[in-house]
Amino acid sequence: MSTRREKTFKDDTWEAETQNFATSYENFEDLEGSLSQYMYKSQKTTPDLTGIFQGDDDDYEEEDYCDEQNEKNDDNDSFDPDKIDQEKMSTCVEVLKEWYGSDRFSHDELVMAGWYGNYDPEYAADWLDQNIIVTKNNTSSENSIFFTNKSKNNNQNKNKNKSNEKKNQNNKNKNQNRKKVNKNRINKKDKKKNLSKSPITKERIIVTKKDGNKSKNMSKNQNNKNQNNNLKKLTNKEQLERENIDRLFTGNLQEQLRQENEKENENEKEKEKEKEKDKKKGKGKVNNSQLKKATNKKIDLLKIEQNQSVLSPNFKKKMVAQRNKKSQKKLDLILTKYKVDSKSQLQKLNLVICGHVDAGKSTITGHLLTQLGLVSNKQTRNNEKKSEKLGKPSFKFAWVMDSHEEERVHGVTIDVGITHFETKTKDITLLDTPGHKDFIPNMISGAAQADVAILVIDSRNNSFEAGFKNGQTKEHVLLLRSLSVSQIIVAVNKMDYVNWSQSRYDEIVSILRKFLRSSGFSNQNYWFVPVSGLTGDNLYKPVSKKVCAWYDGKTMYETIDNFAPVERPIDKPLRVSITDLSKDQIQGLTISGKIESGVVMKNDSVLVMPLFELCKIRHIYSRQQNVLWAKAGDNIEFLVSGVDEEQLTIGQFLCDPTTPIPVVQRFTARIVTLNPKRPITKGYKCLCYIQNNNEPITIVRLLNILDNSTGKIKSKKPRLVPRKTSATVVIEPQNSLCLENFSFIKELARFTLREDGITVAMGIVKKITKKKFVEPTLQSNTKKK
Ligand SMILES: Nc1nc2c(ncn2[C@@H]2O[C@H](COP(=O)(O)OP(=O)(O)OP(=O)(O)O)[C@@H](O)[C@H]2O)c(=O)[nH]1
Repeated sequence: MSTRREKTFKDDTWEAETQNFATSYENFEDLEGSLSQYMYKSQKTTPDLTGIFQGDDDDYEEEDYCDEQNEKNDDNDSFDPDKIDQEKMSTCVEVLKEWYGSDRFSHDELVMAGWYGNYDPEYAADWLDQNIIVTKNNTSSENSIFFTNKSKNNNQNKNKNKSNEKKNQNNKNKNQNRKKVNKNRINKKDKKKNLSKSPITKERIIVTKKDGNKSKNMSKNQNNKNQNNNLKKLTNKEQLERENIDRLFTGNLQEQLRQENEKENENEKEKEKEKEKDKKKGKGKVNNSQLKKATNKKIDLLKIEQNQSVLSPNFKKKMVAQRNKKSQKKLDLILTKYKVDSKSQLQKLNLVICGHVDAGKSTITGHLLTQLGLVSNKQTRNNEKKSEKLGKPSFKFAWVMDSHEEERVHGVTIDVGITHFETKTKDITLLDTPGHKDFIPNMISGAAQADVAILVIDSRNNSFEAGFKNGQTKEHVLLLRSLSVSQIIVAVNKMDYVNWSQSRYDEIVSILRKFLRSSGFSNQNYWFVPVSGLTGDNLYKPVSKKVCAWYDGKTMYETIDNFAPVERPIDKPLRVSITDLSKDQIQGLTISGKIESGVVMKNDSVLVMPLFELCKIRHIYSRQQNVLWAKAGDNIEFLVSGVDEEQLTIGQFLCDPTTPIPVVQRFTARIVTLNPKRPITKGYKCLCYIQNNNEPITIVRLLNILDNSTGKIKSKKPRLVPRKTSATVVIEPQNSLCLENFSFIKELARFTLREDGITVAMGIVKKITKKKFVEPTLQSNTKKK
């Protein structure tokens, strides 16, 4: 057992059960919290990292190996690029050449057909728009390939009119994509109703940044029809794959192809006119040369698609070359900027304010901003008058943040409000989140953008207890931890209500201290401050000795200034998590998001995942200022072009096109269970929250249970995972999830599992075992490297 843990829990009087959990969770923190410790761990030089996520890597590998072996057996008929048989693919290409003659299709086209032929024979036929199916001969030799005429196949009806389908592919895809678009978008009116849906349906995220000049919130109605669509998609994986492949082919060139289509349509109209004229003249016959031209044009179109799509090797080479040139430029810029920053500029921090409903989050924020002189007298007077008129005078400060009519009438925050202020050493972006449990997805979305947090506690008798036992206090702390927030200020609010009672303050502090520790916050990373949001005491100005004689610590403002700077993974590939979308008639499409890792520059081409579509960054805005580049940790807005806005949703990622984020269909994870209502067994379904995305998942395999105190494997292949227990499990998202391995980008590898509005487990991604659409050329490039 580590000295550190003994020291931490020696004096603990927390119940025995919680203590075990706490022990495991602290180790969870050990692994998560410090990269250097993680490095030590891999060198196996530190004795500190005994426990759940440490020491058992050998066992893990063994388990994982078994897991992979099992998966191999399971996945015989599903696509995995790792399993593509190159030999079979080239045989396939040769046979296709023979079949069609070497002039008819380019080598690249045949390679693509061969590649898809490995996956699903029908795709090869579709790709070449031919009436054949390339398929494996399972009955005779394993490696043989044969072709059958589609008309003889059982799928005859399903596949007829393929050529027509291909012709209308763009329009069809557009419609399919449109159906998908609404997944994450919801009508504001439906918010409350939708949030308490079945656990295997995606929760909706309703996020609108309340600052900035957003002209139109793009969130649209997400109705039950889409949920049904999702379920249908689950049962028909093949269909989903097909849709995605279709989209893959057309996606990033949508605009270009649309233009081509328009031209084609115009040409067709002209041709029809000509035909009519010809008919009138008595000709009426189809001109052979016209037909030939049309066919050639179609083949040309396919070539354009292929050569410029994200799949094309040429495209890939171009992107890599571009990146190499730019990376040096970026690096120089960053270094220069960092040098300047460290001398003269404030450290940027994203601060989320959260806590149980009505704890006083918006009041604290509004009053602090007022004290800092960031709210005009006119606005203050307006809020005073209007809140009095509505019979809610105590909400005058909360209204600085709660600007929507709906929020003001009901007295609750719904959307994430964003504001900025500066302390002596920090440049703070503050995100005010809702406390009501129905709006947890919004809270998560706000917290996902944050580096540090303020947890607001209502100190009134029974209010604190209600928030802690059955409310959102614990829930928020756990979510913050799983979203990489490692420093937290606990603002013990409404102290005016309890007459600044020291005993009440101490009581709250002692309970919360234990809970924070057990949730993975280390001693030096949490602080307590007594405040009153209403009177403004101890927010910016210290509380007077007349009001509170016993407190002589820092104010909330000073404690914020005291936050330690946060390390940013700027050297990792670009990952931007999309938090909001808006469209302006003049400017165009704007994507808001937090850069999780890497650096982005104006005019960069980035890949939207899991769409596999490219878009161009026209402008980067940081707090309405046009900037040339931005780095990990920045909350920014991009003005983009080249991507169909209808396909974008909150929760998607913008990435470096040369090393995109994996779109994962199965992964192995280490989880720590909390208090699930029912035991976690094989087949357990719930929602997985990762960044500001959520997806229904199934736990498909329970690999082992880990001992909470030693971290060693306690039992293999358990039948269930009990409460407050650590385990290794295999998870399958209903569709797919964009995530990373914990060892690569930890910010994108932490997740929470939730069911019926409560967090049932938290975890980290240990290994990605099944990805979607890994390009073969990318694979071979990686291998060469
Ligand atoms: N007496 C007293 N009342 C307070 C204090 N802070 C907030 N309140 C009151 O608590 C009520 C809720 O305050 P809000 O700021 O809206 O609470 P919130 O946490 O932002 O609420 P949600 O975001 O909806 O969860 C309002 O009536 C406030 O006036 C305080 O320090 N003392």
